[in-house]
Amino acid sequence: MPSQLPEPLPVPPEARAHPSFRLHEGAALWLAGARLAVLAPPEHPALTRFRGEVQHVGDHRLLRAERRAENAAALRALLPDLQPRPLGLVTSAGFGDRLGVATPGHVRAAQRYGAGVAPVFAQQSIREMTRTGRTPQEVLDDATWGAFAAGWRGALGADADHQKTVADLERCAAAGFTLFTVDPSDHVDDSAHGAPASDLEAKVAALPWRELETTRADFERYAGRRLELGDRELVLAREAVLRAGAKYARAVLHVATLYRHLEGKGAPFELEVSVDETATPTSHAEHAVVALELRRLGVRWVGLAPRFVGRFEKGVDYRGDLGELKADLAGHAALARSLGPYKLSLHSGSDKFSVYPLIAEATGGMVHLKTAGTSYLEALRVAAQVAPGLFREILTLGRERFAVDKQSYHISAALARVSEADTLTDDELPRLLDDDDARQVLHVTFGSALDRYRAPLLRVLEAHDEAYQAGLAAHFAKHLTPFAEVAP
Ligand SMILES: O=C(O)[C@@H](O)[C@@H](O)[C@H](O)C(=O)CO
Repeated sequence: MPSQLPEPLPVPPEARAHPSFRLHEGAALWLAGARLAVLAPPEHPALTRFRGEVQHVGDHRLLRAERRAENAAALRALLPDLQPRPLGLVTSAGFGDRLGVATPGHVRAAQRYGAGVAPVFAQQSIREMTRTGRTPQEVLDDATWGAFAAGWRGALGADADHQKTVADLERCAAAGFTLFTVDPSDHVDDSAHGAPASDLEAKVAALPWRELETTRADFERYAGRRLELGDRELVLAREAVLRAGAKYARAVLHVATLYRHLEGKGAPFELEVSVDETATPTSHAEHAVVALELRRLGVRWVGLAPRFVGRFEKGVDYRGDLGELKADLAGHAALARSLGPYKLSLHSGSDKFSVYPLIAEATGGMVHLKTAGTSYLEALRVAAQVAPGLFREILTLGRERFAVDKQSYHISAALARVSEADTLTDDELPRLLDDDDARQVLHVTFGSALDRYRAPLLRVLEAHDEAYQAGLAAHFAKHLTPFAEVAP
């Protein structure tokens, strides 16, 4: 009998060498320049999934498809490992990418330094999407192309970050996000933080008890409750309970409303709750009451981002007393283990190098690290090195826009401490990316910068793709290693 073996695919050697190259059910797929290439026998179903041009290569067909939304969706449908999925309680890290070209560098970092850390390559807050003018679909698709291009084969998540409204949830769910970080901070009453007992009574009396599906009397039964938290116990004093109710009850209600909306959609998803962007720290008693109340309302969540003590400012290391933070983290981690379990989520997690060993140890790996702006700053580092003219313009614009653009961010940079672009030589420019004040000015003015300079910046990054990827990988080595060490 003659052999029935299928003819070998005539794959060009440079395609086989590309990190994206893979064989899937008798078809070869890889990224050829900016386009997806699919090489297969003529009747292969993969050829009909994508929109593109088909040419004959001997007895085979070669399809070249543009990086468009419909082709990204088809790629995810063909290669299920590229589909975002709920990641559960595994150690995880978010790699927000404001430009849409950082994922290959993130993949390199995750492959080299992130053993046991599940990546979330598509992660963007509504604030960032608004400022960059990107849609949830563009964010998700850019991450899909980037993960494919760099040859990522493991599980991945997609985080619709800082969700505040049902309309936001709808847009992100339609795009295929699977992790929803609900941010109820607009409903947190920070004035309860230092309020005297009499004010707390009044605030609690005014809460919408009917909507909260409980009564004040039932809520007050938390007073005196003793929580066994493994290595410690926490007794909820009446005043702490009232303060927690006054400060967070409306926020809890908002989370429950958004959670129920997601649940009603019937698709798999997971929830994170973030109250990190508030003015005052979340005490352990407040954390406990929030978790108990969420649970009472039927909410299920995989991560919580309390507002920890000290300052977690964008783009720089932690500011505050590390001993105090260590004790704070230990208490929050004990609560997360006992009242969930769920992960502690470290927002504004970029560049918090002194915090990583502390939170990794406190949580034993039940932790999510969330980063975003630092990858934009690494892009600007490349620009500072190879395109000084463009970088100067971005810095000048950043200095002009800082006062307005910093609003809604918790940062303490002083513009007076940031040099004007034309006072620096070309060689001095990259050093601004190691200066805390300059980092924060550049970090929060990304929307203005991209409005005006997105195209030239993307051209620089395309021309220096290897430098950007290598810079990201080296930078994220320092972010991921402490977590990989504790990941179960
Ligand atoms: O800048 C933003 O809007 C977001 O990237 C962040 O707030 C995000 O949640 C984060 O904490 C990234 O470090």
